[in-house]
Amino acid sequence: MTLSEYRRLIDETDAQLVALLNQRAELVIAIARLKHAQGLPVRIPAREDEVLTQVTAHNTGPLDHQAMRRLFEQIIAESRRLEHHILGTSEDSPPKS
Ligand SMILES: C=C(O[C@@H]1C=C(C(=O)O)C=C[C@H]1O)C(=O)O
Repeated sequence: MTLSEYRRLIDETDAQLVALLNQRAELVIAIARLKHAQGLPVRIPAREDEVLTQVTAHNTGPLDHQAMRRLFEQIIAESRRLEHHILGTSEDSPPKS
C-alpha cells in the first residue's frame, strides 16, 4: 500500500474514533443527569479504576497498557469536564442538592 492509501485509512479510522468518542460522551451525559438526580458526585474513583482495568484487559497492542491507560485517563478527565459543563458545576465544588 502507498503512503497516501495508509493516510486515507488513518483518516477513516480517526473519523470512527471521533464518532465513538461522541457516542461515549452521550452516555456520560445521560449518566451525569442520573447521578445528579440521585445526589451522586461527578467523580467516582472506583468506577474510573474499573474502566481503566477493563481497558487494559481488552488491550492486545501494539499500544502498551500504560499508553492505553494514559489515553483513557484523558478521556475520563474530559468526561468529567463534560459532566460539570452539563450540570453547571465546577470540578472543585460538591454536587448541587
Ligand atoms: C461516566 C461516569 O462519570 C465519571 C466518568 C467516568 C468515565 O468517563 O468512565 C467514570 C466515572 C466517573 O468519575 C460514571 O460515573 O460512570
